Amino acid sequence: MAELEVKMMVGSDGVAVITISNPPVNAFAVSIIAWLKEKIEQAMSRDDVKAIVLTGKHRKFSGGFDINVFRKVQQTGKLSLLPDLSVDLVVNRIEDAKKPIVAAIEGLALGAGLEVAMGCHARIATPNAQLGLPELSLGIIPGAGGTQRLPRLLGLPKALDMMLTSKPIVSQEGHKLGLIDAIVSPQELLKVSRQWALDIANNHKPWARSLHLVDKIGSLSEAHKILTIAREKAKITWPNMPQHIACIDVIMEGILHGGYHGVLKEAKVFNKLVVSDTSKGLVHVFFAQRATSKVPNVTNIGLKPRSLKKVAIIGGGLMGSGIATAFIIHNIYVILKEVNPKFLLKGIKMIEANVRGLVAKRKLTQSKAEKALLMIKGVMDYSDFKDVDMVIEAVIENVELKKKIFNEIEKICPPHCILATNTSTIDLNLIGQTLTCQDRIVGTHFFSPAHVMPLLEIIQTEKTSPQVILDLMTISKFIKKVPVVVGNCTGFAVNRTFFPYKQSAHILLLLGVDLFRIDRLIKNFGLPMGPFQLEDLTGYDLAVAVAKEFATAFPDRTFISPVVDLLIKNGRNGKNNGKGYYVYEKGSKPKPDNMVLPVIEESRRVANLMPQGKTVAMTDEEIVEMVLFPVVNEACRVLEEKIVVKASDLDIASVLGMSFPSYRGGIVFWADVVGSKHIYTSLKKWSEKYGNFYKPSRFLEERAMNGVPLSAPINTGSRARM
Ligand SMILES: C[C@H](O)CC(=O)SCCNC(=O)CCNC(=O)[C@H](O)C(C)(C)COP(=O)(O)OP(=O)(O)OC[C@H]1O[C@@H](n2cnc3c(N)ncnc32)[C@H](O)[C@@H]1OP(=O)(O)O
Repeated sequence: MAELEVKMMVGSDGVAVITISNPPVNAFAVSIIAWLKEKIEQAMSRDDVKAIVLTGKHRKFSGGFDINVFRKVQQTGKLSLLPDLSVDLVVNRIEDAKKPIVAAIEGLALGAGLEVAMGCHARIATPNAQLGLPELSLGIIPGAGGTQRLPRLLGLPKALDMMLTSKPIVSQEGHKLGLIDAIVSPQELLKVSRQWALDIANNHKPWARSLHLVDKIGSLSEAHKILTIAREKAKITWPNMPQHIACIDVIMEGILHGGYHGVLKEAKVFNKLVVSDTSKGLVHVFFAQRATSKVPNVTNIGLKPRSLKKVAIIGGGLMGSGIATAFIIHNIYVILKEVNPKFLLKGIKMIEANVRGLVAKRKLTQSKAEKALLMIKGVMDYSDFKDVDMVIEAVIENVELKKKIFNEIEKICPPHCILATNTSTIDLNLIGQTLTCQDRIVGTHFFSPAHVMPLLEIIQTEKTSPQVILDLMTISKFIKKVPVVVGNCTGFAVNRTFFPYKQSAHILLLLGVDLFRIDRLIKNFGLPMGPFQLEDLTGYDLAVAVAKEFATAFPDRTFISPVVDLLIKNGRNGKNNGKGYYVYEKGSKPKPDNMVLPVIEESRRVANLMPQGKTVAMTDEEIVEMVLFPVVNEACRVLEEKIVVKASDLDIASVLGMSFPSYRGGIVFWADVVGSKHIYTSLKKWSEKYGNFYKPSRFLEERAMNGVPLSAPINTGSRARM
């Protein structure tokens, strides 16, 4: 069978099996939809066809509508590129067909995949097939009647939950809930589906048209109540996104006026949302995340990843124990080395607590947790390092100590072993200077807590071998991290890009802007918390240490604020001692602490930034821009220096490492939406008023002047191998 094809085979039993093929996930590309319509038409007109089975090749039903088409619609604004799935395909040709159609589902049916299947007259699935409507995660609502048929098949509460959270269920649950008619083995899937289709044709099984079902919807007042609660919750949980409320409204339309009206309204709302900024951002993030797997001269040179079965971690502190947890919960054997029994016990206890925490949050089953804890061995010397495939050193940020450790492990570990250092700032070349195995040295920057945060920065030097990078990318996907390969510089991609974030907030504070207002505005923008609350959370010691690193690396543009030193002098250590910008009491949310205001006043006097000692008046918009444009400015330098392979890598890194709102597409994507010219002129204006910290970078200036998007690739030369 060709790669992109819809094929029909009519058996002697009178069943036409229509198979779609569009690897890897059988997405409904425009041509697939056209051919599918054609095959259904042929099956309807052939006298020898009594019934139809619709299925997918490559052991998958379908991963949904082709998301590439959304990207084209968003780039061109041409809604006409979207084929009519809702009425023409799913209602007219499938649900209202004169011959029964059964969906034979293996592997997955997501988005339009499940929507087409719900239009069929029955659904047979293999065990553990993923069934879901994840469209809201793309900034749209389910199309092709999904918003109408899912509630009719499952009832409102479960259907709402699946749509609003974009989380799939497996076929066994679908069977219990009435979405799936039977579960069978992959070997039996077609046989059972054919017979089922014939049974419907012969009136031995019900000919169900799900758009017409009403029994699971309940009374109007019940539905109204459920949808009102869902609407209130959606406003709080997804405040900046339009698709959640839109989805609820469209469901309501169908309940009030019938499923078919719901389908028509759904199509209208869908077309409006698909060209919204939210959808543009989320579709960009979808592709950007997948594009991190493509690293020039690593993933395109025919290398095969080696399997890494045993990993040693040096240092059982917060990072080391988090990293160890990330490996053992995915069945990778870990040797944890510490310097004495006390530290080792502390590390092991932290790992146990991490694992228990995952069980409590239902992210891990009890039996998997027990298995995971058998995958760790604590040691105090290197004797178990002789057959490890990778070492990750995760001791404190001290170059001399790291150098000493690397000299030791180079001698003891096997010649294929990857030697990684987990650092957030230190130059890898310093660590590997005296070693002979520089091609095996690599940086891993896990984000804390390492067993939870999804990003892993993989830092390559000019000497790191492509095989080592490929192996690390592969194992990080195995432990469910998104690897972003970056170049070597202070702070690497994420911390480097975001180092001006808190500094700019401090400048605003010292210009007289209320700190809680700054935090509130940044939270409204979509970050989980503002810069001051973040500082409270990460700890002031870290803030001081990191500020020093950046002041040394980028003295021309580092702002040293007096605030943190004064807070520490006044007995405030942030969340650590329950008192920072906020007060922290057990069991309650952080509360703004007005007692901090005298310290802020003193800081303002020391810094003396306010013109004539007067507070600078600013709009909300200006405040957000003054915090975030310096970040964009640094992102431009990161792009120019080719610290990342491509701009979209920085978008993903900002979303997964800094929780930059995904619906804004990441830092560079957002900057392009705002426009480089506006960012440049604002920074220029501020640099004239408030100094070098805001001075626009050369890259930003050039792009703004020439009207070139910041995300456009750089054509000249290459850094390292990227
Ligand atoms: C009208 C309808 O209501 C609208 C819709 O149907 S919108 C689409 C709804 N469907 C989705 O959102 C599902 C999106 N896909 C996924 O979640 C995951 O890809 C998956 C669970 C299907 C498979 O995951 P996994 O095996 O890890 O593979 P993954 O790396 O994500 O994808 C493999 C490739 O398929 C592509 N792909 C996956 N789903 C796709 C889709 N729906 N359209 C186009 N390409 C798709 C990916 O971009 C990737 O391409 P690449 O190899 O060139 O980078």
